[in-house]
Amino acid sequence: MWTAVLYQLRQERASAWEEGVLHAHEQARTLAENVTFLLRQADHAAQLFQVKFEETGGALRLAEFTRPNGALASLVPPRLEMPVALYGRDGHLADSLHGTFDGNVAAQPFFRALAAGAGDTVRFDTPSAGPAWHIRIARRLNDAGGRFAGVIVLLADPNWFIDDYDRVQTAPGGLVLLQSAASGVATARVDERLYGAVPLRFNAGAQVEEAVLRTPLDGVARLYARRALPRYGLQAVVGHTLDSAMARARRQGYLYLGAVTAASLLVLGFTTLLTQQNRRLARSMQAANEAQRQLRAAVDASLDALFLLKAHRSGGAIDDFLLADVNERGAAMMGHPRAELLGHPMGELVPAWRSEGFIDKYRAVLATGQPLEEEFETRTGEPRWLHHQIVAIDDGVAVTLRDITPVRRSVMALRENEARLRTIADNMPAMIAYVDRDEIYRFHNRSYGQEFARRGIEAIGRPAREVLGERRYAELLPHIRRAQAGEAVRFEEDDGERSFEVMYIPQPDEDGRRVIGFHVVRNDVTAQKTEQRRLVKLAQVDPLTGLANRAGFQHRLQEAMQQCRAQRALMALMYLDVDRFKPVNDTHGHAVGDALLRAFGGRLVHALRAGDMVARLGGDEFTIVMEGVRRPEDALGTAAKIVRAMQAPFDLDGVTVHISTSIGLTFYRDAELAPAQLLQRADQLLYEAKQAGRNTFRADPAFAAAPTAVPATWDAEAGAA
Ligand SMILES: Nc1nc2c(ncn2[C@@H]2O[C@H](COP(=O)(O)OP(=O)(O)OP(=O)(O)O)[C@@H](O)[C@H]2O)c(=O)[nH]1
Repeated sequence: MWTAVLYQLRQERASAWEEGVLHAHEQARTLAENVTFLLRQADHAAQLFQVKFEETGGALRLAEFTRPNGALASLVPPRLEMPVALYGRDGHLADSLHGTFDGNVAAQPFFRALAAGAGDTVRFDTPSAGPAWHIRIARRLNDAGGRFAGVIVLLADPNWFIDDYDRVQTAPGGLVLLQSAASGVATARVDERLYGAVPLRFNAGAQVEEAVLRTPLDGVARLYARRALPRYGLQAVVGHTLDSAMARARRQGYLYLGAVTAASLLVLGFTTLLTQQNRRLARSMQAANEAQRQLRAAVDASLDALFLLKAHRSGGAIDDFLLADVNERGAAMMGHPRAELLGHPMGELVPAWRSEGFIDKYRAVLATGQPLEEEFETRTGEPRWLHHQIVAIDDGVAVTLRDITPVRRSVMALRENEARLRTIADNMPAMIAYVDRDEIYRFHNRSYGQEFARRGIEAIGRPAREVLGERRYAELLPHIRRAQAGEAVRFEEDDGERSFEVMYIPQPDEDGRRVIGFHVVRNDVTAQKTEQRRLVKLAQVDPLTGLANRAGFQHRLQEAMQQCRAQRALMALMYLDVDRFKPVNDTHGHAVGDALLRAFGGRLVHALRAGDMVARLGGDEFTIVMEGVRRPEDALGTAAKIVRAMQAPFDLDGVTVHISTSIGLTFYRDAELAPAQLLQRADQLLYEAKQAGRNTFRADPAFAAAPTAVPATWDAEAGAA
């Protein structure tokens, strides 16, 4: 295609060149014709002058010749104002018009030649005068006798042909030139620019009539055509720029090149597309082959035995299946190399296959199109469990077999394990349950089941929130959250009737990273709690008097002090001792002493309010805790009352005993003080009461000093009350 186009382009260029040459020639000819025409006209005018001159015997003058509508005006356009001169036979200028002429031309060759009259009556030449040059027409004049009488000279300006004359049309940049063949001086025009009288080495050779030259005038390459005017010693030259001459060829070239480029691009695009398609095709074929190879490798490496069976018919009914393909595992299962198995009927390869009903299953799958999946245990050899899957394909079936014996065994083991654990859990007295990560009850043992049944609840599969109820769930939620965060939680529950010790044991996943639920172990500890309470109580009671013992007292004192601090209330603590108890023991025996202690305690209880607490610390020492004391005076009054109460004789099974008591009384509101320190303070005051002679009490002056109706010290014996 490109060769054809390049050839065509060459042809176009050659033809454009030819056209350019022809065109230039035509124009050079036109220019030459124009020049010839005018010069011939001028010469005719000179001839007319010659004739008239000779007829009038030399009387005709130039004024007559050049007048308007005269001979000259009829042949040469008057606007040219053609210079004309008349020379006498001696060569002197006789007359002239429109120009400057030499005064004497007697010595000039043209004159001498004409004067000599060697046949020539007219001479054309191209003399230069200063910066200009002319085309000179000179004609011999004779007198009536035929003798030389002078010369008429007409001058033509080359500019007329080049500048004014517009019939030679050239394309822009074209050059029109008229040159003197003798001197080489020329007048030329390129567009509007005029070159007058330029010496020019234009001719490449006389024979060259067309040429491409850069040299003339402006260095522009042109295609020149030359026309010689030998009669006038001139040559007419026209040149077209190569650009304009070859413009059509160039345009055509662009057109061809554009078309062929577009076509080439189209072909290139199409070829690229085809190549890409080919590559893609090759790639996808490669991928398909690779995929097929991988699929085969995967099938062979599969843990499943894979069989492709094709139905074999006899009389229209399927009587067997032929083994169309089998993977490595399948071949191994059948105990033969794959190549030996292919194409054989299954009935031949596995005799038991027909009797054990496989053929019927395959027929059914093929007939219905419904796949079949089952697990079965082999009946021959070592028992194995197989997962069996049959799918219909074309006119046959695809069968997969997988040995699931290990899975089956572990499932069985798991089930047995689970059953064992359930038996254990069901026979435990504790309630046991399992709650998963979504707080759904997944398991409970029998004991917990009975508890749920008692409350009419079905727990399995239901959320803890629903099973427990909103209120209970809200109470237990903190424990649930801690268990879910992986913490083993232990707490006690008491429903008013019964007490439980509850444990939440988190269950981590196999990796031990996440908690997937928690176990609940709930033990009924009601009996233990009751016993515990009984023992605590026992431990805090004085067996002799039935009052609280030291432990009971300390417990109560601590509670009471906390209460006061919290409520900024006032409490009183009394430390009492039986005065001269030892003599009672000594005199009446220990039993009477014990009876006295019991009676003493009885009188104390009697003297106090129901909320007050009496304790026996040991021996004959007693304490009293009075809470909610409104004013210190109330406690002082009570102390005095006790002192008085003990002054009355005790009748102890017929034995009358007189004793008295001494009391140390202190108060507490919110000071930073330990219970032992407060007791010690009361003991100190008791000591002071003993020192004061017994049968009295001593109160803490910080409180007893307050203005009160009761004195800070009280001496019952002195009757100060
Ligand atoms: N019967 C009886 N006597 C006890 C018991 N515990 C301690 N005692 C006696 O109580 C007496 C305590 O006497 P003290 O308080 O030291 O002496 P006191 O005779 O009361 O003298 P003052 O307290 O100073 O008036 C001792 O003789 C103890 O043996 C008890 O449980 N039963």
